[in-house]
Amino acid sequence: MASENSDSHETNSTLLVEDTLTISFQNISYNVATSCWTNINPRARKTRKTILNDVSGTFNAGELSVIMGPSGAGKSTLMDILAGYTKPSDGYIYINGRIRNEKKFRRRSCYILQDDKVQDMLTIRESLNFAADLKLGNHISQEQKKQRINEIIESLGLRAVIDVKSVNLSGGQRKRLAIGLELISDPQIMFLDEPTSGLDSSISKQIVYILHFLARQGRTVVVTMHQPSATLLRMVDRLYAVVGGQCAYVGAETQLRPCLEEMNLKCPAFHNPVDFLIEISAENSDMLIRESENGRNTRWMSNTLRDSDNNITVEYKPGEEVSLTMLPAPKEDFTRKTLLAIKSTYSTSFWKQFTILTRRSLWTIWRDPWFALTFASIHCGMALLVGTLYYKIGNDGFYALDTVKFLQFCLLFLMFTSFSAISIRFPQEIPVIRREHFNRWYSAGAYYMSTIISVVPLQTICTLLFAFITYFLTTQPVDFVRICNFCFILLMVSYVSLCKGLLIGAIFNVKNGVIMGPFFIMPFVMFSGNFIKTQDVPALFNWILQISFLKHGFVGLLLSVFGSERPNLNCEDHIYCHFKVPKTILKEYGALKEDYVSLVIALFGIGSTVAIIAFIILKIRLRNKW
Ligand SMILES: Nc1ncnc2c1ncn2[C@@H]1O[C@H](COP(=O)(O)OP(=O)(O)OP(=O)(O)O)[C@@H](O)[C@H]1O
Repeated sequence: MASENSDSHETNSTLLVEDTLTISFQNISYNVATSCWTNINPRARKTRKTILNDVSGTFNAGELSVIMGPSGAGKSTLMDILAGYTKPSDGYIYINGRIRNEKKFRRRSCYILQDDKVQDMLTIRESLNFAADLKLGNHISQEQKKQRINEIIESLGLRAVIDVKSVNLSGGQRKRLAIGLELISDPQIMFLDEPTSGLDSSISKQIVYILHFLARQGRTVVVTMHQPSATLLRMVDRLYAVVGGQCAYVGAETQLRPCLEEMNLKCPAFHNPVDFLIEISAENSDMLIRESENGRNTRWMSNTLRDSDNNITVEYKPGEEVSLTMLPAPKEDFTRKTLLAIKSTYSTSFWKQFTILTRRSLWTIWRDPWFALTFASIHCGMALLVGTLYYKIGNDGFYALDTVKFLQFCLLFLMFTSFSAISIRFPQEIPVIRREHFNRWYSAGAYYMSTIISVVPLQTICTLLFAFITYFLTTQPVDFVRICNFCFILLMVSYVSLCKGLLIGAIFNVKNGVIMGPFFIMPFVMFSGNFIKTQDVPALFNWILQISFLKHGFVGLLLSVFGSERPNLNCEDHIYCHFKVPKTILKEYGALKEDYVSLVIALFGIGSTVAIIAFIILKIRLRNKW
């Protein structure tokens, strides 16, 4: 492991070391395939792109360390590797001198990604309550949870906006909330990717001051910043400059100027040496990397930085509302002690996670009733329109083919509404879920199940509303079993479409999902049994018929309405009535030999398979930044 000259610096600190974690990394490299071909072809493997090249370094407990560098230098990649989000291609990571145990490390660390997405529809109070339930479980009493939440609210200055929905918070307040949510379980190491991006200078100062304070309480705080201003740098203990995937400087900000001067790189007076470093780094990268020994050189660390802490507190008053002293030091904090004793990956059981997440999803729907009301209104409005257009045709043999068209329309309508709604909403949640899941709030399975369960009630109510209105307006047979069969098939088709929507949402972002979604659906529309009759489908495409949930749904509806020995249809007013006998319709669409129960089983099988595939893809996606 890389030795560190700053040991004395650590021991000088007022912190208790036994509770603290120092992270070191040695000879970290990371390269990626530039295309699928690079992965497959052994010769092409040599042409993989190197993003990080043999970097080393140490980030100490009690310090605020900043990974900085020009855009595309590899800061986020290094952060991902340190946080455990990405595995390096080569190299080692140590915690307090021992090889990192991923599982333990993840319980003690948190990673706040750049797009600090939070649950938009929840207020700060609700977000913190749900976070406390998930992260602290039953290990901590309700009283202690309340106390913890209060400490966080007061210390981060969120009291005035406690009942404001997150969607209405300012950038700085959202950042503070994102930090507060992770502080609930008091992590020993905090990683933040670009915590000041998009914030003005005074809010950036406030955020960096908070991070500086959290570090001084004994945490290891590592952040990436593109090009920190001179004001922010005064609060930073360690700079780690990355240029072209290698380390160009590691040390204190105050030592950067002398370090550059030693290499005859003269930073003009009154010029921020960090800006200067970035400006000259491209032409002088070899010399800088040699001097920093690619991160191993600790000569430029300063032992005097902490003396200036009092000045920082005086200089950077972070605003009236923030009162960080309300946050107890980790060594006095019951939360950390309790959580450190837990050996399992999550603080709560799968079932508990599932119930909390379902409660949260339902609560979110309740807080934003606009979507539910619109969804229900569309179903009712469309049902009235369809019912009016096909009014009272159900028992008329002359209109039997129109009844078939009506059945087909019901399927297509319910398929598109359930598919589109979830395929657009689901990918929007993924950034929040990625952060929460990565930070060990809950398992992907608990989230996935809760998502399905929480959308099912609205889907069921809307589908049933649509089914009843259309069924009775079109005067289909008033027979309890037929009505149940009709509704059940529509429900099954809407659930399968929901699973397909989840699959598309798991694979694509919203934009691509909207473009690609129809391509996944249209083949099934073509093979739904009406556009091309089942018996006319070439043998080559029979497999599509087998997996076409719309075809199974269509035949199921035909059987519900025309099957089970239904008496002849009314044909009194017409001279020729081809479909007077309902079996003629079933024969026409190849449904005569079909069995309702087998169709339901097929729909169930298709739905479950799609749901499982969607889950697997979601799990992969949560582990990758895609
Ligand atoms: N999976 C990947 N495939 C190909 N190139 C990648 C991949 N991941 C990262 N890169 C490239 O590696 C380089 C470093 O990326 P990284 O996101 O770490 O940079 P950064 O310093 O954080 O940049 P910024 O400040 O703009 O966010 C970039 O050029 C990026 O395009």
